[in-house]
Formats: sequence, C-alpha cells, structure tokens
Amino acid sequence: MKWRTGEAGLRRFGNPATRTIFDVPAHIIDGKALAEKLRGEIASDVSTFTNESGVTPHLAAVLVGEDPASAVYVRNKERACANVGIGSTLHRLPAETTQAELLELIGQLNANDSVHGILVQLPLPAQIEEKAVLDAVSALKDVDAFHPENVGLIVQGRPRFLPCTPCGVQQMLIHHGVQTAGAHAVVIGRSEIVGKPLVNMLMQKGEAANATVTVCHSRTRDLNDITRQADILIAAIGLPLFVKADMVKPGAAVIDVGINRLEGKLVGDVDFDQVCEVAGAISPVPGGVGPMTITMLLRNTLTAATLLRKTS
Ligand SMILES: Nc1nc2c(c(=O)[nH]1)N[C@@H](CN(C=O)c1ccc(C(=O)N[C@@H](CCC(=O)O)C(=O)O)cc1)CN2
Repeated sequence: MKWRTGEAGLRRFGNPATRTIFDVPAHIIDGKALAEKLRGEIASDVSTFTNESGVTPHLAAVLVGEDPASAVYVRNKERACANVGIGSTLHRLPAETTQAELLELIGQLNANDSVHGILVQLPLPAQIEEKAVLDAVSALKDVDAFHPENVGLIVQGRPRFLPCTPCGVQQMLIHHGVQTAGAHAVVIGRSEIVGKPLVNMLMQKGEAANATVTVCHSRTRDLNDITRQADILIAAIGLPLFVKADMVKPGAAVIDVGINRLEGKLVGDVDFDQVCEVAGAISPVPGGVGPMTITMLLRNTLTAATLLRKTS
C-alpha cells in the first residue's frame, strides 16, 4: 500500500474519492521488510563489483568497552556484511582504552588499503573525546558520514556518503510513497547522528527531500502546536514514548527513530499504541528504522570501496 501527504493529510492511493485515512488503520512502515529487500539489491551490487574489480569490500568496525547494546549492534553489522558478501573485521578494545591508543588504531585502518570502510561504534567511554576520534577517520572511509568534510558535503547538497539512520528514514519515506516535496516535516531532536543531518537532507533538492523543515528540541516552546502541524513527524529525541496522540495531526506519517529500553522492553520515542490511532502511517520499534540503519551502512561500504578503487 502506498501513501502520500496532502493538505488533508494522507489518503489511500487509487481512491480519489473522499475516503480519508480516518476509517482505516495506520499503514505500517515496516523497516525490517524493506531492509531485507534492499539488502538483496545490495548483495547483487556487491557481487557485480567484486566480479568486475576482484576486490571484496571490507568494513572495519571498532568497539570500545562493554556496552551490551553496542555489542549487539556491531554483531548485527558483521552478520549483515557477511550476508551481502562484504568482509568485516571487528576491533574490540577494552573500556579503559586511551584516546591515543584509539587514534593509533584509526591511523592504521586509514592506511590499510584492504579496508574500505571504518566505523567507530558510539557511544565511546567518557575518557575519549568523540569528535577527535571521528575527525581522525579518513573522510573517504567514513561510512557513518560523521567526518566534518562529509557533513559539509551533505549541507552543500553534494554528499559523498549519507549518514545511515537519516538515509534509512528517507528510504522508508520513498518506498512507502510518503511525499516529502512541499510537505511540512518536523524533526524532534538535534543530535549529530540523526536530527541535524536529517533536517539538512530533507530540505535539500532531490528525492525524499524538498520539504519545509522545522527542527524541535528540548528548549522548543509550544512543542505540541508545532508537531501538530507536521505532515511528516520524525521523533529522534531519545525519550521513551514521548510522542503522544495529541501531538500528531490526523493522517500524518510518523517515523520513530528512538530506541529505548523501558521495563525490559524495547520502545521508541513514539507511544505507538495511541499514535497509530491518529497517524496515517507509522514506523514501529523494533522493526522500523533500526534495521534500515544497518542496511545503509552496507550501501555506504560498497560506495567507499567503489570510490577508493577510482582514486587508487
Ligand atoms: N557508529 C555508529 N554508532 C551508532 C549508530 C550509528 O549509526 N553509527 N547508531 C546507533 C546504534 N545503531 C547502530 O550503530 C543501531 C541501533 C539499533 C539498530 C536496530 O536494528 N535495532 C533493532 C532492535 C535491536 C535490539 O533488539 O536491540 C530494531 O530497531 O528493530 C541498529 C543499529 C548508536 N550508535
């Protein structure tokens, strides 16, 4: 089923009569299913690249410390790489690793021609300055798109890599027929990883973009008045079940980027049970943006291998 935004919210495609979404349940934007489909396409592209070049794209993942969630994400990234024919190496460092030791490893990975993509799993332990580490990753191997050079290219509308979570969100909007051009997209959250780049990407010219974008954060006044104006509402604030039904315009597309643990359960930033009664389309947690994040990492690793081959 496809959806598009309009002045009156979201309507079912193929039904130009006045039947609005109010009489149908919210369309589920299933990130897990989309991720599987896209991973099939990436596997085929990797195979073509490897056959033509004799090079197997390779991702180096760096995990510092023992954060259990980070360990799961990195393991899932390794598994996803293997499933599409991308090689990967995990560099596990103890929690007490110094910044200098981590920078030394990054330097080695930058210089290693058989490594095409480098990712440093976040968050890092408190003794390490995140920015110093992310700045040290070669911009050409920066498959997370966190390096200032890559951020600058995104802002200028000529990206080398797109950051994985925002790019995953855009792909979900494209593949579920949510029209962004001319739509009012409201992003709640201004993190370096999601909010800031996503705001930039949605306002650019191009696919899944051309939106009128508002960014809200912890200091935003009259937040509900703003979120209720959104045709597309993206929650990336890191607060469990923060977005309630009365914050959502009927028929809006709601994308939940949050991943929070609440009473032993994984929940998003959106109170799914109540918001799905109002929204026209909604992504779940788990099974929404998360699997798409990893999928976009695979795409970026292939892009990095392609770019490095061109420049070598
Ligand atoms: N270097 C990076 N660090 C971090 C990133 C990132 O993009 N690059 N993002 C997050 C964590 N993250 C990827 O690293 C990530 C989080 C969640 C998922 C995911 O698939 N979640 C599943 C649920 C998994 C579970 O059971 O816990 C889902 O939502 O269905 C993938 C990637 C912070 N760090």
